[in-house]
Amino acid sequence: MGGPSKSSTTHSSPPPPPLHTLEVMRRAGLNRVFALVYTCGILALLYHHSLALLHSTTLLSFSLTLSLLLSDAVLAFMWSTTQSFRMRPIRRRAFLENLTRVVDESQFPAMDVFICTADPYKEPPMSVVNTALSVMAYDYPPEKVSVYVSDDGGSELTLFAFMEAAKFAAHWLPFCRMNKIEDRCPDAYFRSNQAGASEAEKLKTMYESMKEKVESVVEKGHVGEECITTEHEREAFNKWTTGFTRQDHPTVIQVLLESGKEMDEAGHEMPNLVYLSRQKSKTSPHHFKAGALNVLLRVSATMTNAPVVLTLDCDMYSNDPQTPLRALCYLSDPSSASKLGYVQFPQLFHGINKNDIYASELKRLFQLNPVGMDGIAGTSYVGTGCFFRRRAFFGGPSTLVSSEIPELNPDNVVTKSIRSQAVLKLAHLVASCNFESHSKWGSEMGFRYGSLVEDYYTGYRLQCEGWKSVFCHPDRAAFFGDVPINLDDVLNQNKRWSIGLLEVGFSKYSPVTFGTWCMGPLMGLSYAHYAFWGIWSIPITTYAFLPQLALLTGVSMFPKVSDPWFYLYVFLFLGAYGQDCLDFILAGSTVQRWWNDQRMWMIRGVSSYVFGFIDFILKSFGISAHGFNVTSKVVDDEQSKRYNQGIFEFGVPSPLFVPLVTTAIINLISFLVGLIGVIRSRDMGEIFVQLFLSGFVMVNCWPIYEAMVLRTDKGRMPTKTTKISILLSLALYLAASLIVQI
Ligand SMILES: O=c1ccn([C@@H]2O[C@H](COP(=O)(O)OP(=O)(O)O[C@H]3O[C@H](CO)[C@@H](O)[C@H](O)[C@H]3O)[C@@H](O)[C@H]2O)c(=O)[nH]1
Ligand SMILES: [Mn+2]
Repeated sequence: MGGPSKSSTTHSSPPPPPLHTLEVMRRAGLNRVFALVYTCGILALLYHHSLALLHSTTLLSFSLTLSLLLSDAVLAFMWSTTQSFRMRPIRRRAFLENLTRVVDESQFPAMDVFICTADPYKEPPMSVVNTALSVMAYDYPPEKVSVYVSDDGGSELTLFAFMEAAKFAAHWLPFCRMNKIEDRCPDAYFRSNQAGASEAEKLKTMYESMKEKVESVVEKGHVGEECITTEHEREAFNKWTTGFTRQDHPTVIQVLLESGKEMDEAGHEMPNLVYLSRQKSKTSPHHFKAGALNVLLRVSATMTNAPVVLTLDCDMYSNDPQTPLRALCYLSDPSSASKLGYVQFPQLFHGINKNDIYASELKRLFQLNPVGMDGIAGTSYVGTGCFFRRRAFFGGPSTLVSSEIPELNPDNVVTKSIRSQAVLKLAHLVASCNFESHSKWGSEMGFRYGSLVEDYYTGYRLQCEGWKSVFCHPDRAAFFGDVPINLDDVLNQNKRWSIGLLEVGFSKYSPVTFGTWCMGPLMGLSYAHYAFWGIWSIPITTYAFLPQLALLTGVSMFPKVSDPWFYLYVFLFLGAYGQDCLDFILAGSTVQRWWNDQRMWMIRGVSSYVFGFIDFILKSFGISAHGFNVTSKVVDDEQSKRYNQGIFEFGVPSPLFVPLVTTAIINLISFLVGLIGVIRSRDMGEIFVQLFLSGFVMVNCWPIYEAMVLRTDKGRMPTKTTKISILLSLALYLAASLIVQI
């Protein structure tokens, strides 16, 4: 703490300056009123459906009404879960300038940074290296920073890249410090800055030569003799014996930099840098990223055991060197610190195209909803860009869960060198496959197992234990990550998420029951909102097909324009869409981006969520198992060009595209048939809602029609997908006609 001030001997010392403040957004009041009005609308609709159900005379009208009732009930439920985000949105500010007046720099806690990578071909080692360098260069006492890289790909290519990075860091860190560089990710810096000064020029050459070396090794697929310069390096690569595979190999731990031993070019200390590839064996489950993170927690405990832990995905580089100080404004605030489990920064991305065609920004998930959860008890953990208190992984704020060996406990102090035999021996022990069997890791300790979205699940469980969290969204982005730039990747990623979320939603820890019980209804609803993403597939698919097939077979399903109930539909539609759009605009987005976001919601609804839901059910019956399919971060030049022009990328015959094309076909035809009907009979009243729905979906499907018939580039819709979808549409139409006739 700061030294005693000269004049404070007789007066009581002034209160410490604030480290952060928060203010409730003004829109909260309006949101609450609107929620009330909209709830009445929903209740009226459900009442209307129930009446219709009771009075239905035929099996057909009964089933149609039942489908609508079910769909609208799901929509209503999902809508109600989103209200928790709107009840008390807050805005926070952190005062970095006050930090050293409250905590002396010498008292700053040490930080262990975890970077996960899993596949050198989907996650280019150079990009992982950039992420690591960007955090090694933080404006934070370097001897207090330790960067641990977990390589689930078990790849010598990644290790090689990091050996090179360690050498480059000795030049990069002092360069950043002395020139007060803001972009501390070398790639981002050299991309956006015309190196003018000779020193920058020199570094650029150095960087380029490292990049070339690493990329050529990656291309060759192995580290050749010519790349190995020291005996020490050779020893490391010797671990890659013939039996060494990604799924089956011993632990590799390589200390690349040791603070206090290795110095940078200017003679300053450097952070610790450790490469780690945990033991893998085909016979023991490895729990994907959650497993990797738990090994990181343990290995780092044996080496540095820092009280603060930052988790990063391999593509999330730091964009602001002051970020750890910002996190400290919350973590070291004496008034709230004891219960604060983590400080989450938003996931923001670089390279998104102008109108964000795939809604990759995920504005709701990463920017809007967290502000709402933060106003209640804290935001969810999103897997990267999150500073944890290490203690949070060991039971609730007032109930410590101890580890099997005392060295792993959060209060253990490590005094030995991280290269010492004793430390390395223990590190190997805790990184082995068997260490976790029959232990509390993954259930009561560390990152939690049992869901493909380990981030969401872990944050949720920590909050259930009583930990609070903070959402920190500074003006200058703290981190930037990559977005998938083709639709198949986007949809697969969303499918993985929807499976993982359903795993939590239907577990004994379901947010609806367990969450509500632990954290109250609003937090329970917030977490339930994500958990049940997958069931959005029910209303979205229903509304994509049912009214259209009914229109094609001459069945009318909705109130006529002259019916007062029609206005309820108008209100509910415009109310939900209008509010959604307004939220976007208020958050600084554009109408085009919002439009694409709602389009992607529908696209996910008929593809990712449907497939995710089915996969989840199959898995529940033990029929299939699903893994963590890593999203590719490799950029194909042609694809990237089309992406930047805002053109949808199909190209591969993915099963996820079939429902999209089928939707596009059915809606186009039903719209045309409906239109012809209207022109003939000159009465639109009866089928207006159905016609409007077809037209609305059709407008949304425009990129799909283009990809099917107009385009000739490699990203067009594969003919195979189109053919299958035509057959499927035909089958649906025939089935609908048959049903109408009985
Ligand atoms: O077995 C595995 C699988 C993945 N990863 C790492 O996990 C991270 C995230 O993987 P990615 O394919 O990029 O997934 P995304 O869908 O883009 O990630 C989001 O969703 C994940 C949960 O599904 C979270 O873990 C991420 O933090 C979150 O950004 C990457 O650094 C991977 O290297 C591992 O370490 N081991
Ligand atoms: Mn990712």
